[in-house]
Amino acid sequence: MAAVLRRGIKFISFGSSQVFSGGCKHGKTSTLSSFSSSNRNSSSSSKIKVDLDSSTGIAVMKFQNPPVNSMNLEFLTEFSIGLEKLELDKSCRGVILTSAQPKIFSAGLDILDMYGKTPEHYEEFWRAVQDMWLKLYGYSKITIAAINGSSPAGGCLVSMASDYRIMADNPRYRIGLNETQLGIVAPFWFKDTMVNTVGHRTTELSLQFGLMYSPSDALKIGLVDQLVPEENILSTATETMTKWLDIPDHAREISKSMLRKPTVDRLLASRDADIKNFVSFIAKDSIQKSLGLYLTMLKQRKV
Ligand SMILES: CCCCCCC/C=C/C(=O)SCCNC(=O)CCNC(=O)[C@H](O)C(C)(C)COP(=O)(O)OP(=O)(O)OC[C@H]1O[C@@H](n2cnc3c(N)ncnc32)[C@H](O)[C@@H]1OP(=O)(O)O
Repeated sequence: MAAVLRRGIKFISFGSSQVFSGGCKHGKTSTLSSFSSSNRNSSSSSKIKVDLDSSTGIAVMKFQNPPVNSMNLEFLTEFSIGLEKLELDKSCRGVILTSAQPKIFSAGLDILDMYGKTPEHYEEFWRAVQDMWLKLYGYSKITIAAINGSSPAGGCLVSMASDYRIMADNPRYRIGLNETQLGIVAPFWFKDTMVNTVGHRTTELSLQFGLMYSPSDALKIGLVDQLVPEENILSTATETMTKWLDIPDHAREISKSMLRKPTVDRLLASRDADIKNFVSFIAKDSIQKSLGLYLTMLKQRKV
């Protein structure tokens, strides 16, 4: 990564994959107002809008943290609470995750929460990242990621933690775990999530190179399940959810838990050690320097 930063290279090719180079700017999106009618129930926290149709059992969670839906402490907390509320709501059977921001699903964890902060802040932040993943990966209800834009690092984690991934077929978008490009290391549970999604060998290459995939390459390696024209992404996610809803909940839930619980349990058994590891790693001078350099490059539009 250091070499990449020094050279200021925008793309690194690996096979047909590349690390991502962004290019566009985003304006602010206004918070959507709440409404309710007989079957629809909407709520809007500041960073996530939730719209539950109790006649179908389908909820849509829309990320609205401009400009790029980076996951800061507040976003992560609202996300976990929103998921928890829907899990407890008997009228909800499945959740679609998508973005209100044009061209970006999520830019991943907010780098500013990992840069120049106190150990106490890092600890609180990392616990919130863990909480979010534990809730989503072990979620009892159906989750479908409608990936309507780029989805690096933490954004890719959220997508992989969902049951099914539909991505907008726009060749400008990228998805992947690019942590090594920032000089940081995806923790074991990010790695486990990817291994469970695309297999060991693909993960070996993806993680070490920090590869970002175009939608068609992501489909080839099984990182996403389906590509659709951008304008059809929500309707396709809703149709797909309807098919998943045909399966009896208890049978699907037990099957999901059987496959995912061992991975969830691994983190549950070592949460404190994982936090300690994160705090001591992220606070290192060399890591802070790498992140500082990456932030500068982001601001200069060189990433
Ligand atoms: C044991 C230790 C374990 C450590 C593990 C840590 C695991 C980490 C996981 C992560 O998720 S790290 C985050 C990785 N994310 C990225 O690398 C994405 C970087 N961003 C981009 O590539 C692009 O911004 C984009 C998302 C593709 C969007 O491109 P676009 O051209 O549309 O917008 P930009 O002009 O680049 O960005 C606008 C604005 O937003 C700021 N920003 C972008 N991403 C982040 C981020 N992740 N965190 C904080 N801020 C971000 C960017 O700097 C711009 O700011 P301004 O210049 O407008 O102030």
